[in-house]
Amino acid sequence: MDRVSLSFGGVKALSNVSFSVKEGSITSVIGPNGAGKTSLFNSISGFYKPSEGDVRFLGENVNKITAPERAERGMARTFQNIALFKGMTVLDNIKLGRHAHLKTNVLDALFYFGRARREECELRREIEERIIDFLEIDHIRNQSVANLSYGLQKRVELARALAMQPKILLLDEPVAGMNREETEDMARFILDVKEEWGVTVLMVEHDMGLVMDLSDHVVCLNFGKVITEGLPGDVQAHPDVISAYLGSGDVAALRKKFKEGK
Ligand SMILES: Nc1ncnc2c1ncn2[C@@H]1O[C@H](COP(=O)(O)OP(=O)(O)OP(=O)(O)O)[C@@H](O)[C@H]1O
Repeated sequence: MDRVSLSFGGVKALSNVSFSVKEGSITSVIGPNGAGKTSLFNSISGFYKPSEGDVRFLGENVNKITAPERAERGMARTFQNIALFKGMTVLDNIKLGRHAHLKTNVLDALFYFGRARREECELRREIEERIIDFLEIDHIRNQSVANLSYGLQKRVELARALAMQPKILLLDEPVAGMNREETEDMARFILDVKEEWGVTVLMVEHDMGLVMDLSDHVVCLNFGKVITEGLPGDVQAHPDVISAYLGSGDVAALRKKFKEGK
């Protein structure tokens, strides 16, 4: 993100936002409600078009590239509110993930047959199986998504995003609404996505425990601006971050309160 700004009428949702996500890292974006996190995600994935600044992906300026084309280039995302096809099975939802890579051009389709096509189908099947195995959802593969618990639905959403074989995975509040056990499972999967699958992760998350445990780098937004970024511990202890969250400039008093457990 290079000096990105985005406005809705008079509201400046993002104001001169710049930061980078290092390849192979987990980077988290934090900030109080209304700070601009969703606007930022939508600007990165191409749902919103910033009024100023550049979004670059793998060295390429993607400002003029549509959301589906960005997905094709390797950006996958999950949503704050689960966006699955509830009437379909787990497996069918995962299969939809590969849609980003299907050949849609008529000429491509005409010449795309025989051995090459069979080989790709086989490869796709292997990837789907690997994802199902990795996310431990084999037992529910033929179940309708609507019948699953919230935690499992979030896992299926992650599976579908992985089926796109992304280079970067954008996770919008991956553990919102989850119980402790579901959160711990998801934390393990996110870490493995980075370590075993080599996928770069950018997430927006309110659960500070998760952010602190998983992130290599944290960016804090408030009122559409980056107020600080850096290592998780440093960002968490930053006075501007504490006051942004608690709406008070009296950091010494707040620290005392935390210590006393009030
Ligand atoms: N579609 C929209 N139309 C008008 N204003 C919007 C729109 N989307 C966001 N905003 C405004 O832009 C600002 C940033 O909102 P945004 O949803 O990006 O924040 P957020 O950090 O994701 O908040 P939350 O944590 O509550 O999801 C807010 O003032 C919000 O009211």
